[in-house]
Amino acid sequence: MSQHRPVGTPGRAGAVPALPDLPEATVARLPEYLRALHNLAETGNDTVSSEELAAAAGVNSAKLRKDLSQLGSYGTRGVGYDVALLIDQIEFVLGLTQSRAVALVGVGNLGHALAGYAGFAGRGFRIAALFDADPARLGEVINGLVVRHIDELPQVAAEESIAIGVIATPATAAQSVADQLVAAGVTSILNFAPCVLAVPDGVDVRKVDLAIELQILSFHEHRKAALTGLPAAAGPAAGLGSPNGTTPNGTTHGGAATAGLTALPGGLAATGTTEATPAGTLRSTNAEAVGS
Ligand SMILES: NC(=O)c1ccc[n+]([C@@H]2O[C@H](COP(=O)([O-])OP(=O)(O)OC[C@H]3O[C@@H](n4cnc5c(N)ncnc54)[C@H](O)[C@@H]3O)[C@@H](O)[C@H]2O)c1
Repeated sequence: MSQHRPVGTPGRAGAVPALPDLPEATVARLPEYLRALHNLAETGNDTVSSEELAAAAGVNSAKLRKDLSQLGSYGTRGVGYDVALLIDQIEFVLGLTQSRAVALVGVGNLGHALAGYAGFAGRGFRIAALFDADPARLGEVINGLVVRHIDELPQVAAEESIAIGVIATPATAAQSVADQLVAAGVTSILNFAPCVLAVPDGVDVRKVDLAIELQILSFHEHRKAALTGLPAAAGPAAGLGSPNGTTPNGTTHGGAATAGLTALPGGLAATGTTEATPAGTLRSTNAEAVGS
């Protein structure tokens, strides 16, 4: 079977829809496939089976095949997927064929670390401008970029064609910064501040919150501790999830076996279930970037 039916390949406009309308959970998994494919390419692999790629990306192989079929990629029986072609196709669908300019607002502890990170360029992003409101921070040079006053945002956003804004300010300032980004024409925001942002239709917000990730892991720690306290008849592995399973929020389990029952305060019980579906993006709202 042919591997690649181009999905909206540039130059073939009209032959197929410009872009597939993918489920958000599929979109959230594509970067995982891409990362795994780049690693495979770097280690000299020209082709990869769906099982190998699924293992490298940490997802279930049936789900991977379904995801890639939605891009028009079915692999070749006995050969697998062409690594370079699949990279091209996923990068095209994710809009990574052009480097997107990113503005970072808030150059404090977190902002410094993000501004100094050299790894974004290789993933399709260029930090093009740094902004802060603290006069003491203005003029500092990080990775060749000068920290500018936030008031310069509209002018710089136009000059640099800023596509994405990253907010690394305290939560108290985040809404006003989001408003300024939107007013400057930015329609995608990555928010590190622990708050919900109100944005107009057409603006996508994703939120990264390490505390939430830790709280989710805390839940699993709590649950594992509760399970070890169950009677032996319940089985030592009960409730720890499927082999190498992933919860709906993207947590990967190394445990074995089946669904189980966990005692909760008040006599409630929870049944364990697992599925490899990272959380999706909510449009025009504040999606958690959990598991993506
Ligand atoms: N998502 C995470 O995992 C994570 C981890 C750590 C921190 N945080 C969050 O990231 C944010 C930054 O944390 P931090 O430790 O770097 O804080 P910080 O105080 O060191 O830095 C915040 C920076 O924002 C600037 N700022 C404040 N108001 C501004 C405005 N209106 N316009 C432009 N710049 C403004 C400040 O001058 C400062 O330089 C906080 O909201 C924090 O809760 C998130």
